[in-house]
Amino acid sequence: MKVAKFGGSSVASAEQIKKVAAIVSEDSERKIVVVSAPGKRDSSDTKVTDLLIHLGETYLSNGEVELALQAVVERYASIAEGLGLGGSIIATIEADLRERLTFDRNRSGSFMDLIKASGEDNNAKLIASYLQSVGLPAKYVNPKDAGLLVSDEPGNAQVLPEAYDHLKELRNTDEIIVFPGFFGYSKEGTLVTFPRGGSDITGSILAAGVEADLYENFTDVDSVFAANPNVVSEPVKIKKMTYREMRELSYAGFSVFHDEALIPAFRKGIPVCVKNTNNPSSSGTMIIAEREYFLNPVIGIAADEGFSTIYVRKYLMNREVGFGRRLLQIIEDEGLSYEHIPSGIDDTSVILRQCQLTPEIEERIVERIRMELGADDVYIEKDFAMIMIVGEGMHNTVGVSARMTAALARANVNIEMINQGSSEVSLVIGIHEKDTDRAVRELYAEFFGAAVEVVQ
Ligand SMILES: Nc1ncnc2c1ncn2[C@@H]1O[C@H](COP(=O)(O)OP(=O)(O)O)[C@@H](O)[C@H]1O
Ligand SMILES: N[C@@H](CC(=O)OP(=O)(O)O)C(=O)O
Repeated sequence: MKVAKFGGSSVASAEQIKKVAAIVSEDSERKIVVVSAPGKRDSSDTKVTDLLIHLGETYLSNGEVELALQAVVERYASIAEGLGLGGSIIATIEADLRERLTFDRNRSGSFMDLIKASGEDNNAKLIASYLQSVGLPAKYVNPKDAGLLVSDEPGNAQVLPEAYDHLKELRNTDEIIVFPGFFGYSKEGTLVTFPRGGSDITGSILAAGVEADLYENFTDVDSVFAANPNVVSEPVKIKKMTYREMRELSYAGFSVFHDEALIPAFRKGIPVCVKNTNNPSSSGTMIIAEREYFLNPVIGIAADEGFSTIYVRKYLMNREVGFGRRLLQIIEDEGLSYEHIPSGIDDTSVILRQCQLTPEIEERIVERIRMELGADDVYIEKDFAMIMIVGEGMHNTVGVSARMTAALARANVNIEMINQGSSEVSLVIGIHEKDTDRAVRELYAEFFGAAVEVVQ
């Protein structure tokens, strides 16, 4: 049995959904189909999830719904028309949206989740109807009925262990199950969504639950590439990579697959294949436990922006037992998660994602570090990028960092931080955001050959 997940770009229009039907019908092992909400039809388009966020936020701020609601309904109407489905399905979708809008607005997190999740939920119903209309034995299955239990953290759900036992039942299906991605239900019955891009997570959880032979993740590129194709033109295709290589690269910026989506499949040893809905005969990228060794120690180079550094200096910090713990306690008290803590003798820095900080939080942190830890100097710097170089072969290859620093020197990029050795398969460098693309291209050229800039 295979679980096939189709991302937003694969279900963005009637034309795309017809390709999905063809892919599903050509392999009888594709018994569970996980779908996202309609994504972008071209680069200037808006994803239905973003239309829904706009709808929910407008309603919360001023009670207005009509314009934003019609924008969502029109997207589904054009899809239904292109698929030759009757108008009643659109009336049902509109009624569903209006009913969701009657939910308690005071619980704004749960309210927003309910609105956002309608994108996947209504699309799954629509796609199930279409598959039936072309003669495929398909049925929509709701995550609540299937027992996809998650933690009650709006917008940030995590699967609960007992969900897997419930989902196992889906194995016993004669029909093709069409399952909406992106959300589950808490034990109390509240709908909760995963983080953005979370339909990949649903697919992986289902694949683990039914112990699938393969989890296929259909998207709009032929494979995972060694670098972001929006930065490096025609980067090399990765044919095979390990779970931990993909986990690191997706965490560090390869948006093609959600970083949290690897763990369920990895724990059950289910291979993951990233494939292209627009070119399904291309073999794609296989993500597996182990791969054969290649001459190149590096498999991919990822970059992500939006990091801040809290820099702390105190004379004789090295002799002060508990300094690090007390510093991290202040960060924890503010509910912040951090990424790296490079340290010197009298200095340390905490690197974290900038989106977590507000001017008030920054002021409190700086003040507490100064007062409670007696620091001589504390300040926050912004707009850093983290570049990650990843490869299973790196830890026993001499000279990878030397090649990396030489490449960055050639590109005239200043290195603010290096973190090597924490992970066996990766090396992280912090640089200024303004240098990100130039650094990625020069590193790509160093490890994979000439890099050509993408002209937007
Ligand atoms: N290293 C990479 N390899 C492949 N695609 C990448 C990489 N880094 C970023 N991407 C981007 O990820 C996109 C696919 O992810 P996404 O838009 O989330 O797809 P979907 O609509 O299928 O969920 C590609 O179109 C590509 O622009
Ligand atoms: N539709 C949701 C969930 C998702 O996974 O979408 P996509 O498959 O388009 O990345 C989002 O946009 O976040």
